[in-house]
Amino acid sequence: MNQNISNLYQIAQKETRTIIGLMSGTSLDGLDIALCEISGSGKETVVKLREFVTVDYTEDIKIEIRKVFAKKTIDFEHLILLNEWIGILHAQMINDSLKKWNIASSAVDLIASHGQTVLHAPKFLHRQEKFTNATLQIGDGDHIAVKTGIITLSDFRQKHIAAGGEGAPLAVYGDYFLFGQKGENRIMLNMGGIANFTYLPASLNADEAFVTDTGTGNTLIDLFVKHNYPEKSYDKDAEIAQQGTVNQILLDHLKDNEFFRQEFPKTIGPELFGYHYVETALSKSGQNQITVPDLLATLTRFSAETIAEAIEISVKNTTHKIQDFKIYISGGGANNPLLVKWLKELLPCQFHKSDELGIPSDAKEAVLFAVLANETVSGKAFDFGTKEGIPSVTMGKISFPD
Ligand SMILES: Nc1ncnc2c1ncn2[C@@H]1O[C@H](COP(=O)(O)OP(=O)(O)OP(=O)(O)O)[C@@H](O)[C@H]1O
Ligand SMILES: CC(=O)N[C@H]1[C@@H]2OC[C@@H](O2)[C@@H](O)[C@@H]1O[C@H](C)C(=O)O
Repeated sequence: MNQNISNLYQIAQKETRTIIGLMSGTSLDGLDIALCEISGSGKETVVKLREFVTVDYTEDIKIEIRKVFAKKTIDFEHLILLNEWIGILHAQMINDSLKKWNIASSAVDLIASHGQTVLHAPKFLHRQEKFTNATLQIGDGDHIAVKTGIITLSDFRQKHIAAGGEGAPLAVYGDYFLFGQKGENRIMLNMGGIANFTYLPASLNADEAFVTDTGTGNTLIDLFVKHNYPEKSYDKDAEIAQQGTVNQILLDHLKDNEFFRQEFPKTIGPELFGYHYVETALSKSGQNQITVPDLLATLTRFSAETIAEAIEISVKNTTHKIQDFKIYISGGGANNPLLVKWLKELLPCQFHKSDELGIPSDAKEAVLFAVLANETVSGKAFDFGTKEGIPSVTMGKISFPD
């Protein structure tokens, strides 16, 4: 038997596996690295987060990714160069982090790499009948396996699409296993570049669990902060937006998009919620002369209202009242005081940070990929029922170091 297969077989049988989960999201801020000890699988999964770090992307990395990020027309050669380069960079970031933590690569069983999403094209966006949902994450797993010497699972989203999904959100697979709690209706709301939430029913009935993107989280806020203040990358603590007033006319135009009228579940990315989206709303509403603080206040309100409305609509489809739900927030947007204040005003639920459930909010998505790899190696395709958007599959392609 090939030694790699034998190693994998042994890893699958271990009581506890050491798995590094990696996530680099739509905000392009850096690579999240979560070193996890994982035992069990499915609902019996137990995760202990041993180490976590976000390795910031340098300006050079951000510039290179932005050349292809969420763009329909790109330099094709640049894309394939980046596919290899990001894999090599991520491997270096893992090796450096392991060194800092004083952990040998031989002590790590698996790496679970999300890669860098460069384009997300659900059918709703590309609208080409003969083509299916599509998404692309780059940073090839073979490079990570060879450069770290650790078996690597990567490219998780393709199986989801192959089995009928849109390739996202995958959060439900981790949220249900780790945070489902009998007797408590939970909403796990992640506000990254794009916002999404998982509904975890108090019954723990997997058939009722649900996940969807809601629209923009921070992506438009970040974009217009960078555009107006080149030295800043985001509106820290909503300092600028808090000086502004929401422009209701512009807000109405921002909310008037087919995406918000589509049925749930749905997924989206910065391909829709980009510069052009806001420019169009500004010109259609005749509000081009808006001040920067008013624009940022309006974009923050846009995120808050679309998140709240998506949650309200989804809750109406359950047998529960919104007051019966606890919302656990995570992602960078959970640190935006204005966004959180407005959400609290719009949704009469109890709000908590997902940190209270034992996983730091910043680490949650990287941990999710470690859990997905654990399931692929040691669990099974978990059955979430027949509803759309959560196919019963295990995910990730396996790369051996040699
Ligand atoms: N103190 C803060 N005040 C306001 N906004 C903040 C603060 N801290 C973080 N953010 C926002 O959070 C963003 C980063 O969020 P996060 O790292 O969760 O996104 P991501 O994982 O890249 O996105 P996604 O989950 O969509 O892939 C920043 O770009 C910024 O907009
Ligand atoms: C295609 C893609 O990378 N989507 C991300 C993005 O960031 C947030 C939201 O849009 C979510 O759908 C997804 O990531 C999380 C980890 C998910 O799949 O659950």
